[in-house]
Amino acid sequence: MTLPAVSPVDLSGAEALRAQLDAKAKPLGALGRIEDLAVRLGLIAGGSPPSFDRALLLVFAGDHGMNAEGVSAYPSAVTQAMVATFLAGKASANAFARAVGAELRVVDAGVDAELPSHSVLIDAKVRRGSRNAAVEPALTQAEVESALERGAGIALQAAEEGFEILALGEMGIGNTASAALLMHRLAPAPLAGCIGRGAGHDEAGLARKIAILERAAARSAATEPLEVLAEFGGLEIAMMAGAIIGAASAKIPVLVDGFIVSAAALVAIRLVPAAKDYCVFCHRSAEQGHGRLLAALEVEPLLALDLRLGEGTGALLALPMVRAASRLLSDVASLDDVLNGRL
Ligand SMILES: O=C(O)c1ccc[n+]([C@@H]2O[C@H](COP(=O)([O-])O)[C@@H](O)[C@H]2O)c1
Ligand SMILES: Cc1cc2nc[nH]c2cc1C
Repeated sequence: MTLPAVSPVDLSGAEALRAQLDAKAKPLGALGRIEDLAVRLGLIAGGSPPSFDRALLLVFAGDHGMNAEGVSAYPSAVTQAMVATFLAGKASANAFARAVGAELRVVDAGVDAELPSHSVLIDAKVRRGSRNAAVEPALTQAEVESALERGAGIALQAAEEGFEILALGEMGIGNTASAALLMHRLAPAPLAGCIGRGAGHDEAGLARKIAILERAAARSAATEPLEVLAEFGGLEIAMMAGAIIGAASAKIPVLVDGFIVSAAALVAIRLVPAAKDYCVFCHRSAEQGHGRLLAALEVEPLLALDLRLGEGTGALLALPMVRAASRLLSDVASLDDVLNGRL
């Protein structure tokens, strides 16, 4: 497998960026964590960050064999139906993308259907859905590598097209189950603390999901990222991990959405630790386990709005904050100029 090389961000510029912010026409530190975000964006850019006017949301879609066990409250068919909805421009992600000025593309990483070609659909299908991880490995090693490589390629292509920032989202009924297993092995964390209600389990559904995931976890003792991905899937998660590595290698920031994208970021970071420098963790979702996952990654999300949709909606909501943080560096006068009439 060939994944692009990632350079860690050069932290030596942090002091100069912090000094720039401190000199702005505002009380010292008054923009709180937006100032930290501005420093991070400056470090990623290696100087003045761009405006981030050109933003792309990639929604990675895939199906999960574990759905045969009843791991989700919703049927697998919803994945394909929601892909059609994205293509029709009528999902929440489309509405939010329009609201914040981002382009949206859908990546077919492994939907269990033949999808018609469409101008915003990227066909990167590795196979029609993962296998049932409760009874067998979800993916082969070759499928994992192919998903990672394709994800990296898609991010590199976006950077080449001139996108200044990538937001990642996903659509995959059953993918909180895969994400929970990945977190369990790679955070690592006790399995029970990684499992939540996903798209909407009641108590009985949650109990069933826990029993299924205990069975899946008992099948394998894997702790190495590529093996864990093969055991527990899924294709959209593996491809997002590749996309994070691709964006990091192109030195563009990645807006990480909810629980599932964070699990993909965890995989990417375990494979390529420097990839973490390029990730902006946008929100803490309502999925139980997400808070613990973010804590394991030692990151603080920008928002906590009790979202639990996925699709990249939380990442899109953070995009204006990223743009504002960048404008803070480029557009705001110094206090010295303000006090000396140099506007
Ligand atoms: O982003 C999140 O934190 C999040 C939390 C819960 C559910 N989701 C979405 O719901 C689907 C997965 O839920 P489930 O129960 O089918 O595993 C998938 O399409 C995700 O986009 C997303
Ligand atoms: C309708 C629906 C839309 C979604 N979008 C992301 N995950 C989803 C899950 C369901 C069930």
